Amino acid sequence: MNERGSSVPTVTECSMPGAQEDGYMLVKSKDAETPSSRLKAAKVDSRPWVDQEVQDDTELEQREDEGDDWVDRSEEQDIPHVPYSAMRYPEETMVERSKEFYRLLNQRRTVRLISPEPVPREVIDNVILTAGTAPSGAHTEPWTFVVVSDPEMKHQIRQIVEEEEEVNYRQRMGDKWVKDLAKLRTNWIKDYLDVAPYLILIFKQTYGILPNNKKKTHYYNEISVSIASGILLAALQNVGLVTVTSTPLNCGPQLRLLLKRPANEKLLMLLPVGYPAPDATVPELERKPLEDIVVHI
Ligand SMILES: NC(=O)C1=CN([C@@H]2O[C@H](COP(=O)(O)OP(=O)(O)OC[C@H]3O[C@@H](n4cnc5c(N)ncnc54)[C@H](OP(=O)(O)O)[C@@H]3O)[C@@H](O)[C@H]2O)C=CC1
Ligand SMILES: Cc1cc2nc3c(=O)[nH]c(=O)nc-3n(C[C@H](O)[C@H](O)[C@H](O)COP(=O)(O)O)c2cc1C
Ligand SMILES: N[C@@H](Cc1ccc(O)c(Br)c1)C(=O)O
Repeated sequence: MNERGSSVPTVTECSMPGAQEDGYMLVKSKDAETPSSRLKAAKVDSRPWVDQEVQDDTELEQREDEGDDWVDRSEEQDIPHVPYSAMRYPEETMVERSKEFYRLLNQRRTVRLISPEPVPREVIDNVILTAGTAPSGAHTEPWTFVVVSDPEMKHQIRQIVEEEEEVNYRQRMGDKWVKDLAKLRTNWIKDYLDVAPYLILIFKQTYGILPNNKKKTHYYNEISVSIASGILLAALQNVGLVTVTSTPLNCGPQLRLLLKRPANEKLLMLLPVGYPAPDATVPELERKPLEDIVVHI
């Protein structure tokens, strides 16, 4: 049993399209039907208009744990609503700005060879502030950005990640996974975890903890933190820094403990951040054209 009372997870090949990282998922060895799955089924039946792929399961997942320790939202105070005004540009300016922003973000690449050159701390603070402007379910802001610059701590993170990634590449994930990734020429050796001046570990808070120790539901927390992460990537690109959007499989719990993060936080991604190394290369990938990604109705 882990801290949340879950059973030990095991890796299972998953044939559901898009289900989990790389087509595999970590599943908990528990009975097929649990009180939560029964509750979920009942809820889903009573809300047939909700697409099961995108419905917010946040509260359903938490029902097992329901009790006096959850805050009642109606206890929250009303807040004033204030006028809002946005910048309004002439249409030509809008077109130009939209092109300019696309040009900037189209240059973003995942760069796995990062320079050790120092980066001002203020820049990192500002990109994180920018990420924190993301929308979030019920404005719960369910994110924690852990910034690691201490060389010893970076090295300990590297050791955890390399140990797990070696198992992923050698046995856990199997041939298809390794073949699908081959074009990226990645392996379990992660020099960037020592070399990059900063590692930003992005945690999703699966629920909140109020000063009175009551728990607060964090609706759509994974989607909210993923949006914030995307904004962070754009903010890094805006200042000429690079990163690797990395999801080190099976490292979350160990890294959480190493970084002394509480049990309500789960690692979403790990971003090494810095300038690109002068000899960095990237795979020559192509992006889908507009007609392949848009449908106008
Ligand atoms: N594998 C996946 O499906 C996805 C992975 N990622 C990212 O990929 C990386 C690896 O993720 P993943 O493969 O899930 O491995 P992790 O290393 O994050 O988690 C492994 C297992 O530990 C559990 N766990 C994680 N955090 C906690 C916690 N705070 N308390 C209790 N149990 C916990 C997870 O449970 P549980 O099953 O409840 O999550 C999972 O079963 C991470 O950066 C993750 O964010 C992102 C999206 C999906
Ligand atoms: C959700 C997600 C998970 C990823 N996980 C990893 C990872 O674990 N390791 C890695 O080296 N790159 C990872 N990447 C980066 C992708 O390999 C990269 O985005 C892709 O090859 C396209 O290249 P580009 O980012 O240069 O456009 C991940 C990207 C995303 C969006
Ligand atoms: N996490 C491994 C494998 C990996 C690599 C690239 C990816 O886009 C994805 Br998804 C996974 C690694 O970092 O090597």
